[in-house]
Amino acid sequence: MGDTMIGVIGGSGVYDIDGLEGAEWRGVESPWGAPSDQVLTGRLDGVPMAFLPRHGRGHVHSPSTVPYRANIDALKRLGVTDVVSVSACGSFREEMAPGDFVVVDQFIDRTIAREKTFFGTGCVAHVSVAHPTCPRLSAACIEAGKAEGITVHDGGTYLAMEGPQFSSMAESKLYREVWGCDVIGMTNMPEAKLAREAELCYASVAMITDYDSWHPHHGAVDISDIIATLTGNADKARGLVKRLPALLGAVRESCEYGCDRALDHALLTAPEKRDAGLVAKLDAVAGRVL
Ligand SMILES: CSC[C@H]1O[C@H](OP(=O)(O)O)[C@H](O)[C@@H]1O
Ligand SMILES: Nc1ncnc2[nH]cnc12
Repeated sequence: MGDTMIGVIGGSGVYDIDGLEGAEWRGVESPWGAPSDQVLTGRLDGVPMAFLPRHGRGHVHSPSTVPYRANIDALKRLGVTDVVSVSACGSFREEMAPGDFVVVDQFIDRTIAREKTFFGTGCVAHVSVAHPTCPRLSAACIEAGKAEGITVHDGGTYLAMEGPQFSSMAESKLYREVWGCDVIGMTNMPEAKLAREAELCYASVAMITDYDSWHPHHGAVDISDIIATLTGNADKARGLVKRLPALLGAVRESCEYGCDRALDHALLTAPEKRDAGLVAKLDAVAGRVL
């Protein structure tokens, strides 16, 4: 048992949230570098909350340069237990339309130019990401979204691409027809992997802005169309987030799916062989087991 603290990572179009009591933008120092921005902290319905805009206020960071490790470390350092990622995405399914939300439960990671782990030489760890999202937290997001009147799809596979360009039509058809993906975006990897390494419950709310480039009647992805849909999606996302504290509660049991114990058997490096510098950097992420 412990206290819930909800962390929200806001994607494109979601640069703040409203309604927090005692709202304050706070700088958080991380040994993994500077996070994307300061973190907006406060309480919602008595539950502590921390909001971090993934690209920074003013959309400074591209998908490849978002400091994913610093962001996850900063949230963990603040005491966050549950991370809800809110992201824009393209759809590969006719029935998953722009304006709909998908609470995704699987990822295919096609990113190639990002730091993907907190661990490495001198402290090696292997965690499972077979089930990369937390079913309990995902269920709360689905319930919150439906209560807001949003069309929410329960589950789906998110293709994480490097970007920043959108996919070619051939790639789009490959991801949809051969790989069976449902949505596409540029940021949920390595974020979800790092959240698992940091023993945080993670759920991803993917907000559809477009049909990517496979759709015979919608043509190429167009950023101005995306931005038009993004604004409405961002308002819906803020409504969804406001409902989370009541659903999650202020007190938290140990995660029944084991997200908060992901490192129990993951560390392979013998204690006497561990790199002191790396171990020091891992204080927040892995301090429980180091
Ligand atoms: C605004 S279109 C492309 C951009 O939007 C998404 O960002 P986020 O996941 O942070 O909402 C997508 O992944 C791309 O980075
Ligand atoms: N079609 C798309 N591909 C990648 N990222 C996106 N974000 C929003 N729409 C997207």
